[in-house]
Amino acid sequence: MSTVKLLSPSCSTGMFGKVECRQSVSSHSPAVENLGFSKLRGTNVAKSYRSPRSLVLFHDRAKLNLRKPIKAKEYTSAFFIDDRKCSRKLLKPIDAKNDSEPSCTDNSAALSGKSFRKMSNIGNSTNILWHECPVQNRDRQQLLQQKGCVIWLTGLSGSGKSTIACALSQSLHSKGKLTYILDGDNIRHGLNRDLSFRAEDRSENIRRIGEVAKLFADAGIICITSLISPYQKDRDACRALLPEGSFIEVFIDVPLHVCEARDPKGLYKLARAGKIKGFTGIDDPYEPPRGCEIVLQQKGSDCKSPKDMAEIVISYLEKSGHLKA
Ligand SMILES: Nc1ncnc2c1ncn2[C@@H]1O[C@H](COP(=O)(O)OS(=O)(=O)O)[C@@H](OP(=O)(O)O)[C@H]1O
Ligand SMILES: Nc1ncnc2c1ncn2[C@@H]1O[C@H](COP(=O)(O)OP(=O)(O)O)[C@@H](O)[C@H]1O
Repeated sequence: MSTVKLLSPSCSTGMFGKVECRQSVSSHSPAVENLGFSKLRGTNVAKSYRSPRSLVLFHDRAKLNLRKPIKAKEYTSAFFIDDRKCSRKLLKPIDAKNDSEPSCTDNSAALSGKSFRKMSNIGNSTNILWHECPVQNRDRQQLLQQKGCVIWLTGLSGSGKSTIACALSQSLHSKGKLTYILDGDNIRHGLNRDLSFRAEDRSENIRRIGEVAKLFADAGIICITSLISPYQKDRDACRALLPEGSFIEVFIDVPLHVCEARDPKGLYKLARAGKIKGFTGIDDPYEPPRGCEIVLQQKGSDCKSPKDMAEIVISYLEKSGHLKA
């Protein structure tokens, strides 16, 4: 590991997983920060810049022969890389050595990853700092031999969301794939117990579950959500939280009269009798998905079993590469 040091006290701490060496000083992205000039293992660096995960070193002559990762370090062995306030300070070498792995003993800040991010204000949260860990999504994917994603099941009450979610989870489990179901009914027993079925509460229900699902997907898990999620804009907002291709929207397309005939909980009967107000499909809207990845239809003579429907989703996952790392 190559170690560089600032002459004056650090502003923040950090470690870089990626070191790039370039010839031209002019071709850096506007997102990166100027760290000044540095001298590493006897090599003069014309300029050095950082982006959130990488350190870019510009030099005049031969390429620097650096092994990854690189970290900046001060006398006290606290890791640091300069931030904007210190951008004009000079970097000088104190010790240039090669390690194959980041050291855990130097300082907890080494692993905190808090160094290269700016303080943020998000919603009502002020002065917050993103926390990165060297163990990343790709490492978890390797471990699990699958790609985390969100399978978003949407449809009317009684359309079969929970049943299909279970069939899907069972089938994937038997193939050695890790899944987790976030079921609307279940989450409303805990995390979302404060929410009603008013439009804004349904939106908040979906937003929170979308955020939780995103965390599961980042953990490498195939997260299956089972929510009515009646509004397109809320589903689109959840899609926007995930990387491209990781949000798989599945419409359980079962006509209202079929759901009503099933009525496993007796809720349609209560809604028709006016004893439940704002029931989806009766006196509250359901917006069918536009342009979703999969439609599972239960119409007329086209009656597939929950297991068959789960298999349609699994063949999609196989084709999209989610069942391998
Ligand atoms: N007013 C009203 N409208 C629709 N559904 C109702 C309502 N009141 C209670 N329930 C029961 O709550 C379950 C739906 O919860 P969700 O969290 O999936 O709903 S939503 O996505 O926030 O619209 C739903 O479960 P499922 O039948 O599994 O869909 C119902 O059992
Ligand atoms: N593919 C299917 N074919 C026939 N019946 C189904 C199918 N999927 C679910 N069902 C039945 O429909 C009812 C409602 O299913 P459920 O999974 O509870 O729906 P939801 O979670 O959408 O409210 C249950 O009685 C279930 O056995």
